[in-house]
Amino acid sequence: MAAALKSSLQDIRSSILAKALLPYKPLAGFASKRTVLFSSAASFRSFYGSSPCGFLSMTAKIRSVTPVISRVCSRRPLSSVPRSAYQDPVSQCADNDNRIPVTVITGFLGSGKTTLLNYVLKANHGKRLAVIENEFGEVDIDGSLVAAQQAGQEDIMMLNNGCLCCTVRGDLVRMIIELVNTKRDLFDHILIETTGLANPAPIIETFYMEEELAPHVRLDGVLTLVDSKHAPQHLDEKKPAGVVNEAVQQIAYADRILLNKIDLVGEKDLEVLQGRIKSINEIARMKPSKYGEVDLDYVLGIGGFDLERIEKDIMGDKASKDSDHGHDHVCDSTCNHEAGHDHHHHHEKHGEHGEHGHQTHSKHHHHHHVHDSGVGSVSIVCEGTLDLDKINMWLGNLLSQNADDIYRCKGVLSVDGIEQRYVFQAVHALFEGGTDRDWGADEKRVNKLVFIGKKLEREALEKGFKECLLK
Ligand SMILES: Nc1nc2c(ncn2[C@@H]2O[C@H](COP(=O)(O)OP(=O)(O)OP(=O)(O)O)[C@@H](O)[C@H]2O)c(=O)[nH]1
Repeated sequence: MAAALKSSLQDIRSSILAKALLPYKPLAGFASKRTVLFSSAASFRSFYGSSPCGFLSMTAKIRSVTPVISRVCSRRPLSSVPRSAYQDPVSQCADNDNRIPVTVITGFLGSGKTTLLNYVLKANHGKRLAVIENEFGEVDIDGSLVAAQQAGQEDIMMLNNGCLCCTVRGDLVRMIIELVNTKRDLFDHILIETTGLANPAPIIETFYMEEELAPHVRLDGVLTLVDSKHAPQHLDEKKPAGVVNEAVQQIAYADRILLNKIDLVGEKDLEVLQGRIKSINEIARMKPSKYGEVDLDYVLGIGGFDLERIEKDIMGDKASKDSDHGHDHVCDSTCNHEAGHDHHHHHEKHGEHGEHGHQTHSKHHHHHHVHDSGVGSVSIVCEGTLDLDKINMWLGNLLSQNADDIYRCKGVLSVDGIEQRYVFQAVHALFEGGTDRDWGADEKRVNKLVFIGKKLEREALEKGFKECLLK
């Protein structure tokens, strides 16, 4: 009886995997046709069957815990079928995604968002930009401060009847749709400046959840400005229970961080701040600036939600250049929780502040812990091959049961039966993954995962992950 049940479960599971042969696509396209959308638990079941698979049980939980996300549940189990085997015609478009990229510029009050925006708008980058400014209150002060408005080159629209992350999401959607419908030919990138107190999470989710937006725009990334002088006091600020610390949230959700106002601090303080930021968000790149002056590539074309850039995100630029990245510091049988550990040593003496997060000084290693805000990063770097069912179940359960606490998660996995690297990312419980390039013949199969969020228990994560490895 038990054997029969096991075999029928096995069949169901195979069919679940067989139905999940979807290639990956940009996360911003969650609501596009390339994504599996479930408007109800029933439709989810009819797609995946009624197996006790982790991803199935996850849905029910998420639906009740996070109703916003439950409207569009987009996640799929790891698939053992290569990307090329998938025949959906919609996927043909994926590589030529011509939807308009949207960059969200956030940062605490006074960190220099408008200054950066002015710098970008005046710069000679050949891009035509539309700007959406979100300002509290009736008067659009920032709008009038943005230089290019007079120049008339860019479209600047104001959202000033509330905060984007709280009350005006609907307005944002309408504004973007209006921009697209009336001026599509006049711009090729949208910049959104949030208020200084915005929590980026709901803004990010807007781009996944609003089906109206998906055909037209894709989220390019979140750039967070940090006021190097005042950030420590904002990060340390104690909030009442249940109230988020916006400064911490803005860093946690960032794909890129601009350490602005470095003219106001000494190098030592800046190093400490870098370590602090790194402990919150280990993946985001960091760059110093004065008055928002930074390479435009750093602001436009972030690709923070692009699966093809995951390795770069979690291992650094150097990783993508070094094809044989699996060198010395990767553990053979144990997990190393400090991703990029090796990179710290490479840059131990550099005097720059580091273009990439991994380029912090080695003395910052001990900063890799969760601060009072409870928000931090945990990385796992571990060589080995994962059992498909086990990793599927573990990751599915982990993301569902901690949907509120895991803000972002990215990884590159080596999975038994999959010749390619499996790359994935998640924003809370919205999961997306697919096969990437083949593993090299001599390449060490090193799994790398980074979690950013609250209440992350490093030991439990490592233990759970290691239990998924083939013995
Ligand atoms: N010293 C110094 N001042 C700067 C720098 N960047 C911006 N500022 C100044 O800081 C102040 C605030 O800059 P804004 O660009 O308005 O900051 P913001 O993030 O848009 O501010 P809010 O809209 O209030 O959230 C302005 O007076 C800027 O001139 C910098 O790198 N160094």
